[in-house]
Amino acid sequence: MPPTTSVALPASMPRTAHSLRAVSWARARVLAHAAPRASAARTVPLADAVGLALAEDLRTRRPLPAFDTAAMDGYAVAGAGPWRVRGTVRAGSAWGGVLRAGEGVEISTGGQVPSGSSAVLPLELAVCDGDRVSGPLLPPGRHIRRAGEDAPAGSSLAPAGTRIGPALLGLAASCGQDALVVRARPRVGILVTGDELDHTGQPGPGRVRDALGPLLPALVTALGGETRSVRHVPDRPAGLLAEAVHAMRDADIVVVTGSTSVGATDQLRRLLADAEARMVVDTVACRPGHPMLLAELPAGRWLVGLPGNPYAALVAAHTLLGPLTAGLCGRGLDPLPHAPVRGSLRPAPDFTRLVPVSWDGAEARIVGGHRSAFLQGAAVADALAAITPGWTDGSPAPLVLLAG
Ligand SMILES: Nc1nc2c(c(=O)[nH]1)N[C@H]1C(S)=C(S)[C@@H](COP(=O)(O)OP(=O)(O)OC[C@H]3O[C@@H](n4cnc5c(N)ncnc54)[C@H](O)[C@@H]3O)O[C@H]1N2
Ligand code: MOO
Repeated sequence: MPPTTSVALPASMPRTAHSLRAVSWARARVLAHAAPRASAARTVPLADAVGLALAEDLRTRRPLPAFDTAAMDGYAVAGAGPWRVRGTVRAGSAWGGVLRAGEGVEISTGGQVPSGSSAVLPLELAVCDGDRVSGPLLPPGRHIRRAGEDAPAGSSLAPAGTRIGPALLGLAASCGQDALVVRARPRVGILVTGDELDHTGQPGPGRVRDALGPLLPALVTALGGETRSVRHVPDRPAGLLAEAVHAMRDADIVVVTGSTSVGATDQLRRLLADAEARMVVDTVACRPGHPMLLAELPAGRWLVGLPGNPYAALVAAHTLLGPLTAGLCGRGLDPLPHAPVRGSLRPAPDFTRLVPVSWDGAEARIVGGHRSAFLQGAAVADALAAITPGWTDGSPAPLVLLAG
């Protein structure tokens, strides 16, 4: 698919080997997701697998349930009553006999139903008289969970790429597994640039408190990555950023904040050209965040450039870093729910606007506080809505969920 929009970039901006045409916001997500090959598979204990992606299908070796199981407390019976009660079966123990017509056993929910049983008569319907029990004739199989009726042995229960959540951990345990074969979380190194930044307390005159040092590690975790380090890199002398990127050899993804623009201290594109990096995304037709970029470094590592303005950086991270992380994990690109978006906003004629919205599950409402440097809207929102040029108040838009 060709880029849907292009922007003219200043002549002063250094050119890399590839196109500087902006791609549409939707296309940027797809490109970032498709760029990497999934990382190597490894086996981890269930407790360490949450949030990772399955590297292979989860299959059950045994049928589920593994044996004919009583779904009610009562009597497993064969044929029509009254039945002679031959014993008791508690959950977790087996009764070796075979029931013949007119016979039954007392049984607990979860107990192994003896062969020959036709149904389980619930206690509420049973009338007991010594070693005899009577009650209505139930249809064959009533209140019995047959072996394999949930899943036959060998069946696939979740495909490779599934993100491992609490239910999948429980399912794997039900299959008798203690470990899962997963893709590792991508290791992320963060480089925060900007000589004007203070990293603690109230910023001094003309200075700005670094918002991205605290924001990004939390976001990396939510997106499925693992932050290895956060370093602050001075803008001068030139060359320090290149050294810092080079030094992050243990990172699968290097995230650089700031330096994406065309100013005297913005070194990122020059650095990538010098390193002969392959540009995958180089500016995106969206606001805010359009100077963002994604490049492949020669050693097969990835570099994501986020604009310095904090809300713009958040938008850019959801556009490139999230899909890239999913691709490295072998996960699919997160599908975006659509909802009618209400509120006052002027859509731009040739790019997508990303705005924070509250979302009640039915309708999304634009919240204020979304200029490039201001995180207030995003801080209280449920999602970012992607507002394309034709949007009018109340028409639907895709939502990028901010949960986590
Ligand atoms: N001549 C042009 N100037 C700019 C353009 C342009 O197209 N032509 N684009 C503007 C847009 S849009 C953005 S976004 C920024 C991107 O700039 P950089 O990525 O190079 O970032 P900086 O210049 O370093 O910083 C921009 C802004 O953000 C503040 N900042 C930076 N880092 C942080 C941080 N970690 N926490 C809080 N605030 C941060 C910084 O102080 C600046 O105010 O370029 C525009 N200019
Ligand atoms: O688009 Mo910039 O990324 O507006 O702040």
